Amino acid sequence: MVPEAGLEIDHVSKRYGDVVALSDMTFEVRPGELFGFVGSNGAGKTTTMRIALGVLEADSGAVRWAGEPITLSTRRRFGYMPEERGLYPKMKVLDQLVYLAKLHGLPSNGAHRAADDWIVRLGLRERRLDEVQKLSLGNQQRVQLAAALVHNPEVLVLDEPFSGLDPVAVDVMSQVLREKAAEGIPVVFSSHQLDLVQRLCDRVGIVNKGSMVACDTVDALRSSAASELVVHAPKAPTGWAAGIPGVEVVSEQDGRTTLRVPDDVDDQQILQTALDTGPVHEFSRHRPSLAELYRNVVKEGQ
Ligand SMILES: Nc1ncnc2c1ncn2[C@@H]1O[C@H](COP(=O)(O)OP(=O)(O)OP(=O)(O)O)[C@@H](O)[C@H]1O
Repeated sequence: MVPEAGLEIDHVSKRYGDVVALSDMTFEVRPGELFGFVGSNGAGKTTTMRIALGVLEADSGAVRWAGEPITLSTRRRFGYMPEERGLYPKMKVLDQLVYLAKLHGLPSNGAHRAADDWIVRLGLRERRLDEVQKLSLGNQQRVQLAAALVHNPEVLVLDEPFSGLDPVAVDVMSQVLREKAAEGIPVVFSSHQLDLVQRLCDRVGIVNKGSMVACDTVDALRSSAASELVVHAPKAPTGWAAGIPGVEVVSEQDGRTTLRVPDDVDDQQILQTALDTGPVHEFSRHRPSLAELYRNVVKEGQ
């Protein structure tokens, strides 16, 4: 049965000496949700994930799963892919996965079956008897994902699972994460690949300086931002749009101007102003991408 409450990070704060790593970090990853955790280097993503897994202790706040505080035995049912990758370099891929599955409580035959299944699924069949240290980095990462999944976890927490993967491995990883979410488990992963996060995730949390600054579906985040207008008016003099009330000039190059336009500004007025300078070859509105939104949010917070 899928629980109603997911993985809750509730007002968590953490300092390392004078460094404030997390300040009142709060969000929930719901059962069945694929949640993207994004933020600059040092924003606090790894710290949050380590606290969720109990690898690190928070100074204050709470972490809950299915409405209950997390204990050692709950954590055994989590799947975790740590940033520093935690495999035994001299162990063979198959032995490693069987060992980890047993460590999480699977009986011997179940552990073998699960290890074999994930080896095949993640394209590691040829490598199953190789030592982990002899694999390429991308293949080590596939093993790391298998290690997070081999005990059939109830929650998945993955720290930058896509970094260093080739496009085929990115597709396999994306598919696996989608499937896991579709099975009803909460899946949270951090990434700097914002186009991927935008494509894949049900909801996204943007972290800045240890706090959650925006958290919603990509569509909701994009539609809450002012839209942009691209105007291609090759004869328009530089600065032609500077005086239009309420409009911000984002960029202007080779007759192509990008304007940030609040929804209540009349774009026909802008079109007329552009036409007054000569022909207009393009006049189109678009919502900012997640990457653009992210840059705005981070810039505002500086
Ligand atoms: N062991 C530590 N000792 C001291 N400071 C630390 C330690 N670990 C992290 N920090 C600091 O805590 C803050 C948050 O770091 P964290 O690793 O959580 O960020 P992140 O969002 O995961 O970054 P990245 O995208 O670079 O992996 C940073 O200022 C970092 O320098």
